[in-house]
Amino acid sequence: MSRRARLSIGPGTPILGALADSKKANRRTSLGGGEKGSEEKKDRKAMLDEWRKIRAAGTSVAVGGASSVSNNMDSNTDSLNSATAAPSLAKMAASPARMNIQSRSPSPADRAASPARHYRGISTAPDRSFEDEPTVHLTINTTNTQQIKSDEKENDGLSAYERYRLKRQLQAIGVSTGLATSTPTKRSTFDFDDDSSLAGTTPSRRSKKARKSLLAGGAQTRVRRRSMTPDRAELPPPPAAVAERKKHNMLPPSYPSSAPSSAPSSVEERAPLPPSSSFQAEVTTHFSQESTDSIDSLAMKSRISAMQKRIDMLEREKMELSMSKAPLEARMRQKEDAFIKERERLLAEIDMLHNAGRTADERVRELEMENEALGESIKRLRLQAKEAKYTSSSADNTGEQDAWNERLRNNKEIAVLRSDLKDRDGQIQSLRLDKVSLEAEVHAFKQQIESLEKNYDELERDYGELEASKSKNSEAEIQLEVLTAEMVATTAQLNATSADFEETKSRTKADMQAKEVKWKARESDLLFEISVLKSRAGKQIDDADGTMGEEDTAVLKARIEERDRRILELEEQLLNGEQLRRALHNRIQELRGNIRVYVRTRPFLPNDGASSSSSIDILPDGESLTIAGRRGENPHAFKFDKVFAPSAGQEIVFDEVSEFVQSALDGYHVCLFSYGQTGSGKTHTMQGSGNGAMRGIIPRAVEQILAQAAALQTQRWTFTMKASFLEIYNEELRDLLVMMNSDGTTRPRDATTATKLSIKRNADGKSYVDGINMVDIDVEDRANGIEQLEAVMAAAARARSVAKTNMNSQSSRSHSVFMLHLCGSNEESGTIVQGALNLCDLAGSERLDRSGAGSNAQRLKETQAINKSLSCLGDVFNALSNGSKHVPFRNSKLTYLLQDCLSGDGKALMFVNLSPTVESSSESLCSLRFAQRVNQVELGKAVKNVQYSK
Ligand SMILES: Nc1ncnc2c1ncn2[C@@H]1O[C@H](COP(=O)(O)OP(=O)(O)OP(=O)(O)O)[C@@H](O)[C@H]1O
Repeated sequence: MSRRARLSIGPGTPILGALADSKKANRRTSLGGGEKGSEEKKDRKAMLDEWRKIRAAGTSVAVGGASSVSNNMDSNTDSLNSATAAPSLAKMAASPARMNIQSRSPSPADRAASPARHYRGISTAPDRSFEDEPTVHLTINTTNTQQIKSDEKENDGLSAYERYRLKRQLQAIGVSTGLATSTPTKRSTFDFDDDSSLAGTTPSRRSKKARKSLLAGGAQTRVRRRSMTPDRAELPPPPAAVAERKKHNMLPPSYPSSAPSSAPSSVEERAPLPPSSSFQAEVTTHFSQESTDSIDSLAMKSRISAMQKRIDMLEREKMELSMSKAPLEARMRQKEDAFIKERERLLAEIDMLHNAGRTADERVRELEMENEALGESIKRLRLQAKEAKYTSSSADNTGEQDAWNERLRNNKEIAVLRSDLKDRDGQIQSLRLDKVSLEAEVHAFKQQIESLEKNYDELERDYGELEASKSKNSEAEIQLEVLTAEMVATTAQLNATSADFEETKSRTKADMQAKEVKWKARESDLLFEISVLKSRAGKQIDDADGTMGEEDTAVLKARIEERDRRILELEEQLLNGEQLRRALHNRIQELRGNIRVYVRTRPFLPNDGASSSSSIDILPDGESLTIAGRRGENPHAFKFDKVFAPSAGQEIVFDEVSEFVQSALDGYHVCLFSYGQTGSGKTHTMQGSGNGAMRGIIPRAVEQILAQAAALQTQRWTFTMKASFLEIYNEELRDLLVMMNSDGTTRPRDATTATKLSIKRNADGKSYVDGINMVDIDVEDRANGIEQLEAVMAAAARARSVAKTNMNSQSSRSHSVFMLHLCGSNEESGTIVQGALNLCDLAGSERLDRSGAGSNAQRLKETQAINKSLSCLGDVFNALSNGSKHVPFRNSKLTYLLQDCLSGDGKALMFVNLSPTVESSSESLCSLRFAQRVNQVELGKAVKNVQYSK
């Protein structure tokens, strides 16, 4: 906002007006032919001397500063510069000659020297004159010197009071050295640039507009902060809940407390027992397995307790941070509100004062004009009086009387005009005083604003600190979430393994007892046989008892050993046959191009409820399962490529898909996706948690590919690898790595970062995501590559849309797709392969009533989008399994994105994740039926993307 207060000074202003006034008074005195003429002449002389001295002093001061101004002047123009403050003189010298008084922004040095005078080009203290203001440049364009001289000659002398008043005014106004000698013929104009007072245009200070917008920004930030509050409600549970979990995580009492073993192996590595092993084999397996599991459980226990400690610590930190955060936030909000209110009030008052100042200025101008008019009429009357005086001698006696009367009338009129003039002067003076006091008020307000600004800066600093502590807090929360997830998963798996172990133990015990009974029966049979044989041989019992019995026992032992060996051989053959069958099955699947379907049931979790009976029964062949029917129906049986039990760990699962992943390096487009109801373990399967045993397929796949790429270097293969990560949220594609540079470093979000992406097709008809950020994964240095991958996963986890639902505290509200783009070239053969690995974690299919998403508008919208895209995926599989000509890939972003993998060129594998609870059995049944349809899809043989340049 820029306002300019314009003060016009004509002959009627106190400075010049007073001078004119005194001149007129002198003339009047001389007109009256007073006897004090000579004395007054002396006074006048003294006054002129005094004026000359002042002028000389003023000129000498002004010389340095005004020389450049004078150089620019017309030769017959007298330039008078008034500037008494030394610092401004130098600045005046630098400034071009101007007709106006101009204010400038004070330099920091000026501000330090005279803090009270910064805001504008005029004095802000009530008793200061313009002379005190070091930033004022005054240049008055006057008439030529002749005119001044003639005016000086016209001065007839001053009364003592007028001289005193003139002196006071000259001192008060300060520009007297110049003004006393110049009688302007034109009205000079003084301009005050008022901007600085209102806008505070010092370089260091923000413009009012900018500050307003800053305040608005502050308010918005506050709103944003407040709008973030619900998210906090979705953060991990408080320590009480953690304690509750701890309670749930206790191992079953039957679990062995110590079992030393010389060579412990992972629980997950343990091969499943063959269904028909011999008694000895089973006993041996049982004991070695028991000791192995105990060691694993001990290790897991100690890991859990370490994790628990870390979680407790993070919880404590979190509590402390949130306790210190709340009062700070409240104080800041209070201060912000008070600041905004106070500032608005002050700005309104300043506006009011400025309006009052402007009105006063206008009034002063009007009075000055009136004053000028009065001066003119006094001059005219004086001239008339003079004329009358000169003509009086030649006039006749009758005319003399008239002239006398005329003079009397004139004198009366002059007296009236003079008193009028005096009144006006008084009015002008009081208006000036008003103005000065208004300026003082404005100054006080400005100081108030300054202090408020300081407060505001403090608040900003506080806010910065608060933000920093907030981000620290959220980092701690993320860590806590990761650790909690890892701990929950580890505990669940441990419980499942322990349950498995218990089951195996009791089964083995029962087997043992049965075999003992059998063995005892067999023993008695054999004894009976021996006695029969003995009696048949007809030998003496005393002699033969020892020798024959020994022989028979040896023969029998040999027979038993022979049978055991045969059994072992047959078992081995069975195992080999089984492996061959699976390999052939895989080969057939590959040739037919089937989408492979693996089913994984997750273990029970602490918040699954008290009932721990599973609705799913996994058969020992590792491919079949049955699920309890609804409302007492018969169980439903299903068969898939692989069925994992709840105790199957991440490593076992990855072993089964590693070959599949490997084919991405051979130039195939491979797609793995996890499907299932919310909370069934899709994210656990794909991403997993932490950096240890709970890592999922994505980190393990990248590690394997890095290891394989390194091994292939010996065969002259060089690979490059780029990772990208996106999510499909409410049918929109979003880049989860927008905050990452291609080298893996993070960057702040700016206006140019595009988060929304689109799917396009290239010249070969292959789809690609336009504008997606790709992060290089270092293939040369494996450790660095793994670190880069961890950074990618962390950035994506931060950016992903998750929320708490009734069924999962960290439910994915979007489909996420991790893409690994691989390019390998062989120097020797000139072969180039281009493979891709798409690892897709679908959002959970869910029923609104169970997930509780229906009660929240945003959750409802998300759920509708999720269910719609999953139903589109189902339509695509239906069309593919029916062999329809048209497959509706374009009906959703998900199917459009996966089109290449699902239309025959690539290899696809689907994980169906199931929850074991009885409450989830109907959702599990739906998922299994969906999976059965997918298993029937035949895509045709996958195609390798290879080019041969030699
Ligand atoms: N096989 C498993 N072993 C141990 N814990 C598991 C297993 N599967 C899932 N969990 C645990 O179950 C919880 C829910 O799993 P997860 O978040 O992976 O489900 P989801 O299917 O991805 O759910 P949503 O669709 O809502 O995102 C997690 O705490 C996870 O650690």
